[in-house]
Amino acid sequence: MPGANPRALEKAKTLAADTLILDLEDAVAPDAKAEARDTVCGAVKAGGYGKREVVIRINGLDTEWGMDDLKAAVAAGPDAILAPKVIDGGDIDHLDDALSRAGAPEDLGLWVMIEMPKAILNIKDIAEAAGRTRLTAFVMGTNDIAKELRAVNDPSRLAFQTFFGLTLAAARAYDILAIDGVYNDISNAEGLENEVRQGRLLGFDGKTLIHPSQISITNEVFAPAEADVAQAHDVIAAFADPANAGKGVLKVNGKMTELLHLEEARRIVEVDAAIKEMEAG
Ligand SMILES: CC(C)(COP(=O)(O)OP(=O)(O)OC[C@H]1O[C@@H](n2cnc3c(N)ncnc32)[C@H](O)[C@@H]1OP(=O)(O)O)[C@@H](O)C(=O)NCCC(=O)NCCSC(=O)C[C@H](O)C(=O)O
Ligand SMILES: [Mg+2]
Repeated sequence: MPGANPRALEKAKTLAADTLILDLEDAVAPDAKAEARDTVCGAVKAGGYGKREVVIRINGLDTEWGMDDLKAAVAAGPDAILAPKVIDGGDIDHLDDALSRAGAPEDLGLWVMIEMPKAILNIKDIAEAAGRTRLTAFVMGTNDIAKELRAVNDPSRLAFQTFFGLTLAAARAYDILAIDGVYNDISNAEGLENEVRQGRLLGFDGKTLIHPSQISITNEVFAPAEADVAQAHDVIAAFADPANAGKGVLKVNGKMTELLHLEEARRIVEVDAAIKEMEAG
């Protein structure tokens, strides 16, 4: 949400979103940057966002606002900083060093937007930085990707498939979260649902949103279905059964189930538990 909109920052305290990204970059006009920084950092310091993760998107460090944003954001104490338009692993090191110099704790997350052509050409180099820095998440910047590629952001999102595929592969290879881009057509609920489902199908961990009306369908699509949670519990129980000790493959509720499915089952149960904890407040 735009950092220059105090009404939205207040409303965020009531929204069923896992994470709130308070934006100082593209949603804020140049003349409003300094005021938005004060508003966002004041809101983060004041708190009241409950269990929602709070992330501040700063301007790039190559802009006149970036370093002041970073220092003020670190002092405000969010869960993560989101940096736009990174292009290589050196950018991640530079951001991480700047965070350390600003006194950021080791557990402050560093999220980055994947939205520049050079970023996708260097995605392995960027992802490898996760092993030595605070880097924990990729966010797809589909508006910037469309602009940079001179592509059309149509419902198929064909133009973004190279960005999506390579980013997801890098995210999985280096244990980084990957979050889908935003859907701009706020009044088109059907278009949104199709796009949310496409992102889920591709393997994204979630989707970035721009309006409260987009939250409930996104939560519904990304939450594991009840049947999948029940199957996951059965898979875990089947592998824990002493009668199956030493077995690598089982039949659970009629389905061939290997150790790789046990790993996935554990992830589904963890995600389900996290959602229930969030819902319980
Ligand atoms: C697009 C908007 C400007 C529309 O705002 P508005 O006209 O106020 O919408 P509504 O009247 O329908 O709003 C209804 C109520 O909901 C609140 N609201 C609206 N949007 C948000 C929000 N994002 N977060 C929290 N609350 C919100 C309104 O205040 C109304 O509340 P109430 O008064 O109680 O009824 C606006 O939705 C907006 O600014 N959206 C976010 C834009 C944004 O953050 N853009 C930057 C991220 S996108 C991007 O840059 C991605 C990437 O980099 C890329 O390259 O793709
Ligand atoms: Mg962008």
